[in-house]
Amino acid sequence: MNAQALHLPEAADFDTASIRPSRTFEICNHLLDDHAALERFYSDNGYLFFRDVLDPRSVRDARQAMLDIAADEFGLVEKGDPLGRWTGKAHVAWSEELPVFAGISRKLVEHPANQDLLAKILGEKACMVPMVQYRLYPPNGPVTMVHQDGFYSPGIQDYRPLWIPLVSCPREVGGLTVAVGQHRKGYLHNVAKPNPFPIPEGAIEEDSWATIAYEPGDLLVVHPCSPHAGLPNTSDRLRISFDTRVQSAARPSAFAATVASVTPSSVTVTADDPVVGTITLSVDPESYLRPVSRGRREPFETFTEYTVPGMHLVVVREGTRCAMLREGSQP
Ligand SMILES: O=C(O)CCC(=O)C(=O)O
Ligand SMILES: [Fe+2]
Repeated sequence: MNAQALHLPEAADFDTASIRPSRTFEICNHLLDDHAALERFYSDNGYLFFRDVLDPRSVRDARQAMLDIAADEFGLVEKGDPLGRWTGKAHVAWSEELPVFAGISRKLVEHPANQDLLAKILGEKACMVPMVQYRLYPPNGPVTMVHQDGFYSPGIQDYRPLWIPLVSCPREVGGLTVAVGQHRKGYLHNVAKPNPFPIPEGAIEEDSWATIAYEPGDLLVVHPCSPHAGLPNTSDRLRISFDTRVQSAARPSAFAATVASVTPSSVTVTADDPVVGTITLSVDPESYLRPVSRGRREPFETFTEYTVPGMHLVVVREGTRCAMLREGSQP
């Protein structure tokens, strides 16, 4: 996994429910036209928060698509209820990447006005990392445990994780909380514990947690090393959001691809993007192999048994090396 992570076999796990955000995000809209200042804020604080910056129609369309799925697929809301009030029906675990969501995030991220915004944030033209989690979180459901995105996604270069609320999220609806400034501590996941390698108690300063009352149109950019977590939803409505990442469009290191062939130490894939084309990458014991299920790392030794031609995966390359193979997502 990651060499810089913690190794504390005796430590107690961090309790996400103990987080009490005491800080509010600073609004960074004024930094959009000063890239150096924006980068400085991001590297000092480990987040960027922008108020009401996404194209309103693109946000409305994404919200409507997710509300329709919440009603039609999961029965979580009544069809047509614009407030997204919860019906009381339990949600299906591991639904965040189901094919029914495909296209919703791509449409928003690739909207021309949003592309202009993301280019300002990244400092160059942005493209999607094809990994998205679509969240329809009913009241009192489990919250996302505290984690650092970069720990689980080795090899992706210079990407920006994006968290996008599609409904109003005042504090009672929950939303994301970020431990400000704590990204400078490196990876805090405890590799002495089994997957998902929970961050230990005491690793994050208690008074570093920040959040805000989110509104649709807002955009939160998280640093890949920033600890963050979901806050509990104690309202009567769904918390509807999705999270994805953007990277350099000129040098994408993460892309969707179909497996063409495998050997015990290499994989040949054909990327969806013709610019990347068909390439062969070396696979080694450090490659983060989770092609079957995104939640499970597979052993290197049996690579050719579970990696099957025809699989549609997310591939992360580091030069000619495969840094990660991951179960396909639904951008
Ligand atoms: O929405 C959540 O609860 C978690 C989101 C998250 O982990 C992320 O955006 O990276
Ligand atoms: Fe995350």
